[in-house]
Amino acid sequence: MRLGGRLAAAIEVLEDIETRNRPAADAMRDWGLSHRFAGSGDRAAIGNLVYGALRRKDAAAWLFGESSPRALVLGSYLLENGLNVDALTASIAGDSFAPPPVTEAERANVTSKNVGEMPEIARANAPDWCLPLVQQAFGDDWVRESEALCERPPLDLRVNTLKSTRGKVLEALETHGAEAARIAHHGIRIPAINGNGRHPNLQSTPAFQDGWFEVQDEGSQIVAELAGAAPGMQVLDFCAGAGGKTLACSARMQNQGQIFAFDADPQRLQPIHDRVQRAGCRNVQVVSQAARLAELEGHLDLVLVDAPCTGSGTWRRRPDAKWRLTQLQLDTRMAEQAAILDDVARYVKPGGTLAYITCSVFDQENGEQVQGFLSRNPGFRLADHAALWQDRFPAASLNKIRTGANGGITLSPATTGTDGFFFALLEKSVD
Ligand SMILES: C[S@@+](CC[C@H](N)C(=O)[O-])C[C@H]1O[C@@H](n2cnc3c(N)ncnc32)[C@H](O)[C@@H]1O
Repeated sequence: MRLGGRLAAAIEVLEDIETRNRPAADAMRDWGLSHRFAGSGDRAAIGNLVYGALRRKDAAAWLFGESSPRALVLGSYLLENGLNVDALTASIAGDSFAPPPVTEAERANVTSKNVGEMPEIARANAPDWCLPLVQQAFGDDWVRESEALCERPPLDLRVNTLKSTRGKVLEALETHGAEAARIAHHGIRIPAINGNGRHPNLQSTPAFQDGWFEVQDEGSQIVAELAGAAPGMQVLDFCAGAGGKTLACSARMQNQGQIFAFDADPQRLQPIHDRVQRAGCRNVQVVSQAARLAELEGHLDLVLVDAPCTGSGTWRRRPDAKWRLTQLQLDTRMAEQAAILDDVARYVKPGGTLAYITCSVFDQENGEQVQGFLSRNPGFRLADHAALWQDRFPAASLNKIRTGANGGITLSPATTGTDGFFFALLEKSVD
């Protein structure tokens, strides 16, 4: 397929996403099934066009003066590739699969715009109802932070120190442009892909099959390191899901001590069994029934709550999710977070810690949750997060992170170059 056909396909996929309000991955998969002639290069390029349009929906709509799928795909393509309408027109001319050429009205709209004067709201590319939340979270930096949440993400890996070293994995993945992560001690990064390509499928490499590394955003690795699981500890990962944090904790614990991996949804836990085996984790017990946790009450050194959240910190990777997010979903997640925090407090032993994590940047799900929990549970207090950061990541400047007014640490694409994450450590008093 040439550029014209790919643009037309991206418009078709975006129409499907918008009219049926469905996830981009599902629409892309269905398009692939009904266009089996399209090769992997075409699919990657079309995926990039679709995700690009979703990441910069408002900016593209501002450029074209309308928000049809065509305007969003062509507009975001122009924004990513230097705004040359003539070059675009020339490159799709004579391609019978291309969308209709840029009209005079469209051209007039685009050429009348000066990208340097794009309104802040269009640069932010976030749903209107979320703007106050983003502004509250980032203060004067809200536009820069929002723009960074629209960038293409890198591919991050966590080296599994139970089986390998960063040096060995870097060597094994040398041809893929792998480099050491800037902050996470065992992190490896393959930078974001520009243009048409996509990241390699590293899950098919012998190094992955042998359990040398996991795919995990660097922010997720950092919060797992901050939680501080150590050899010999008794740990509960209360929202374990597929086990990303469980595996990271197990490696930190060098297989000594015990991690109980629980999730309210047993289906979400399913992948953990294979992952634990591949990674060589021998101190993980998967618990799928809440009743079995009763005996742990008051005994755990560390309880990890990687809470269900809006995922607003992952908008780089799931730009479609940000447009589907609703106030009702935010309210539901906030109620769940408060209930989970209050519920797990009893598992922490006196002198133990509770680590609260979200992949959201909204203070309502982060610092405000922590403050609410502390007011309802006076036996807990907030750890000194600046000291914690210095202890775990002495080489990474403290200026890079946000320690919010309500306590805790927020990571973000603009500051730490990671997905957006929130972390708070709560210490339970000894009496
Ligand atoms: C952010 S995901 C966890 C991701 C996982 N920790 C990882 O690192 O791969 C949140 C998880 O919380 C689980 N969850 C939601 N409500 C829960 C509850 N009341 N109790 C325990 N787990 C819950 C969800 O099923 C989901 O798997």
